[in-house]
Amino acid sequence: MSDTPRDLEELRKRIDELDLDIMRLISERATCAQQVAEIKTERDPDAAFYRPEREAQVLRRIMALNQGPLDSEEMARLFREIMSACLALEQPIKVAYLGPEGTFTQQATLKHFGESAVSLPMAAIDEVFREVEAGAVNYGVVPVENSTEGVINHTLDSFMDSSLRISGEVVLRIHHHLLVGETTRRDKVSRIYSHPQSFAQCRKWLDAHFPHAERVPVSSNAEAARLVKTEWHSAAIAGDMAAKLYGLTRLAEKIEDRPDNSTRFLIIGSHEVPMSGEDKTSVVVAMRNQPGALHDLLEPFHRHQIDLTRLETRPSRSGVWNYVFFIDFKGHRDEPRVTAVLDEVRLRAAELKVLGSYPMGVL
Ligand SMILES: O=C(O)C(=O)C[C@]1(C(=O)O)C=C[C@@H](O)C=C1
Repeated sequence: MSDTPRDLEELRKRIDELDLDIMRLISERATCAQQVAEIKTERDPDAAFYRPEREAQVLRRIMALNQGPLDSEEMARLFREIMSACLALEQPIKVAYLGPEGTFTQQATLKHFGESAVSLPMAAIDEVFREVEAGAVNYGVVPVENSTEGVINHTLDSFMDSSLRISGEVVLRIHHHLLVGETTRRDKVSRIYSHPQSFAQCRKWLDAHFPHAERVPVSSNAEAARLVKTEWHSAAIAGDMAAKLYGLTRLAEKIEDRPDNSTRFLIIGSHEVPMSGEDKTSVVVAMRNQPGALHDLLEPFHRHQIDLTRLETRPSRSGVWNYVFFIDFKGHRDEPRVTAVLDEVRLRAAELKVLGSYPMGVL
């Protein structure tokens, strides 16, 4: 295609026309969503407007049908925002997340719910649980495991005492940067702030590039970024959101030791989620302390050919049994083979609690 002024003008004219078409179509879609909301309220005055299973289906369909040139994830992200705006028109959704602002959990919240959700930072994981339990917010977002550092025990422990359900998961690629402020003397960095998990994820890089800098652990990456703003000899390890929030620049990019470093977050709420077609179920099982307990627990999953995606053990806080297992597997609790397995496990276990069936992360 030649780049003469005439072609450029014609193309821009065409883009203007297309933008109008897109706007008309988005408005028509938003009107449909408003009508869906009316039907939901007619059927049940306490109906949930946010439907995770439907959102997952919409995004999967877009990804499957997309023919480029935009890649499928990019296209799905655009639709993520359109749906987020449509839902806000039905009912603005409030989401509590493990803060402060600028953390990866906030980034995960936006990735999952889109920019039109109202997101509220909380100081601790238990506070996120409490806000959802109290009904002050519709949903909560908490980290649960990191591919490099493993499970976040605090989140698992919070589930033991809570009646909340898991209604979704979101996986975020975690990229850490070494960030400095405007006044930082880049050749004189003698102190680095970050969250202990982030230090662990960047250990080799730090040993190679800043072996003598003091490593100061703080409560979050965003807090690290905040502190650096006023210290000329300090740097922070944090992500893009924190860098943007505190106006810091990257002295080094993507310094995580493993390029596939990612964190999985859970969406917690009080509603059960119907099947989406590609679902996961999370359960917590207490077994009596006897030989073969783990084998007894896992055997029915194997026999019914159910794929386990995660198995974690936590010490029980009750004296009656010693092992508590957190198990994630593919399938929805309403599927007959999953119901069959859960019935069998219930007979063998001291206690079984289904934490939720929910759509597998799409984006
Ligand atoms: O299908 C619905 O139930 C809707 O409310 C519509 C819609 C959408 O925009 O597609 C909006 C919000 C829901 O979370 C799911 C989907």
